[in-house]
Amino acid sequence: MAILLGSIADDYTGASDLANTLTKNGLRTVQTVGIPDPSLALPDVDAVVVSLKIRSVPAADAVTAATSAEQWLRLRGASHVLYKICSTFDSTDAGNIGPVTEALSQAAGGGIVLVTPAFPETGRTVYLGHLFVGGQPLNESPLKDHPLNPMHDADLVRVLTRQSHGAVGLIDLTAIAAGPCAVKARLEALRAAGVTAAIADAIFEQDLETLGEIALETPVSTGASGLGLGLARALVRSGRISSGGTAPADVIRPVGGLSAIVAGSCSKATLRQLEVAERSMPVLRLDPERLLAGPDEIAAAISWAGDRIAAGPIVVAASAAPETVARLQSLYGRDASGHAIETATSIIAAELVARGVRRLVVAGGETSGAAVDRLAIPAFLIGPEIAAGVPVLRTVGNAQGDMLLALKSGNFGGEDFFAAALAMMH
Ligand SMILES: Nc1ncnc2c1ncn2[C@@H]1O[C@H](COP(=O)(O)OP(=O)(O)O)[C@@H](O)[C@H]1O
Ligand SMILES: O=C(O)[C@@H](O)C(=O)COP(=O)(O)O
Repeated sequence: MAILLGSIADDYTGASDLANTLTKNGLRTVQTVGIPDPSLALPDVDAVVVSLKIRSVPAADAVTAATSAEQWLRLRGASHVLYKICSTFDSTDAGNIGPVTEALSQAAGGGIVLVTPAFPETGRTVYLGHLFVGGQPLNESPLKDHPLNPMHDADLVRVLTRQSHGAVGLIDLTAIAAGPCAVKARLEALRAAGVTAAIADAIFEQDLETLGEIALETPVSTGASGLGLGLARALVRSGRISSGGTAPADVIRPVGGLSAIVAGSCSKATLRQLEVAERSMPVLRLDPERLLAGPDEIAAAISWAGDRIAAGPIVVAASAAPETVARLQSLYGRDASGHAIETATSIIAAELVARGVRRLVVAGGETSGAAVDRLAIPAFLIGPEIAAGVPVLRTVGNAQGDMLLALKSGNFGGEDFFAAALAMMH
C-alpha cells in the first residue's frame, strides 16, 4: 500500500475531521489509531491519518510518538506529512505544536515549515498572523475557557514562538493573494533569514489551495483541515490520485445494535447540543466531584444507562459550563481532573458497548481518544459527513465487530448534531 500523503493528528476528533476533508476532496483515506499492527488489513488508500492523543501530553512524549508515526508513514511512501493540529491552535506555552513541528522538520532534513490552522468552513481564519474564530479573535472566543488549554493570545506568531526553538515568521495575505510564486518567494526569503516555521494567513479556500500547492513541495507542514483541503486538491490536480476505494455510502452499511452518546467536551457548542438533546432523549449529567471521589458515580451511570438503553439512544455527559469546570479544577487540578473524567467517560462508553451499543457518538477530542483507546479500535473507514468536520466512521479490526462512530470535535456541529448523527447510523 504506497500512500501519497501522511498525516499525524494530535487528537482523534481532529484526525477524523481531516480524514473527512481529504475524502471529500478526492483522496481515498483511512484513519488509524496510533501506528497499526502489521497484521491489520488496511484498504488501498491515497492518504493515512494516524490519530495520536498528544495534544495535552508533555512535549517530549508528543515528539516521540509523532516521530515514530512519521517514520511509519514515510516507509509507506508518504512524500509529505501534515501534522494535524486544532483549527483553534489548541496548545499551551509548553507545546506541543512547536516541538513536534520542529522534530518532524528535523527528521525530514530541516528547512522551513508552513503552518496555518485556517479552516474557513468552520469559521477559522488567519489574518496578519492573528486567528479569528467565527469573527472573534481567538482570545475573545469561547476557546479562552478551554478546560485543558485556554487560548489567551490570537497572535499565532507570538504563540508559536513561545513554544519553539527556531524563529517564526509570517506569510501575510498579500503574498498569498499574489499566488504560489509569491508565496514560494516569501517562504524562501524567510528560510534564508533563518526562520524555521512560517504562520500563513488564509481567509478563503483559494488561499488554502495556494498554500497546499506550495506545502506539497516540502516534506512537512503543520495545520488543520483547511491545509488538508489545499494539499488534497494539489494532489488531485497533479494527476497522482487513483479513483475507486470504498465509497462513503458503503461505509455506513447498517451495523444494528443499540446507540448512545458520551460527552466530555465542555465547549459552547457541545453544551448547547446537550440542551437540545434533552428534548428528545434521556440525558444523564454526571456529577464530576462524585466521579473524582470514587467508582460509585460510574456504577450509577452504567446502571442508569442499562435501564434505558434498550428503549432508544441515551446520553451520558460530564460536560459542564466554564465556571463549574474552573471550580472543580481549583479543587483537584486541571490535568488530574481532566484525565480522571476522561477515564470515567471511557469506562462508561466501554460498558455501553459491552451492553450492545454499536452506534456511538463521542463529543470531545480527549474524551474520544480515551474512549477509542479503551475500546481498542485500531482503525476507521471514513463515511459521509454529518456536519462540517465530523464524518461517520466505521471501525476496522476491532474485537466487537463492525461499529459506527462519530468522534465530534467539541466546537463542531449544529445544535441538533446528536440527533443528526444517530439518524445517519443504523
Ligand atoms: N465537568 C467537568 N469539569 C472539569 N473537566 C471536565 C468536565 N467534563 C469534562 N472535562 C474534561 O474537559 C476536557 C475536555 O476536552 P475534550 O474532550 O478534548 O473536549 P473538546 O473537544 O471540547 O476540547 C477533558 O479532559 C474532560 O475530561
Ligand atoms: O481542527 C479542529 O478544530 C478539530 O479537528 C479539532 O482538532 C478539535 O479538537 P477538539 O475540540 O479537542 O475535538
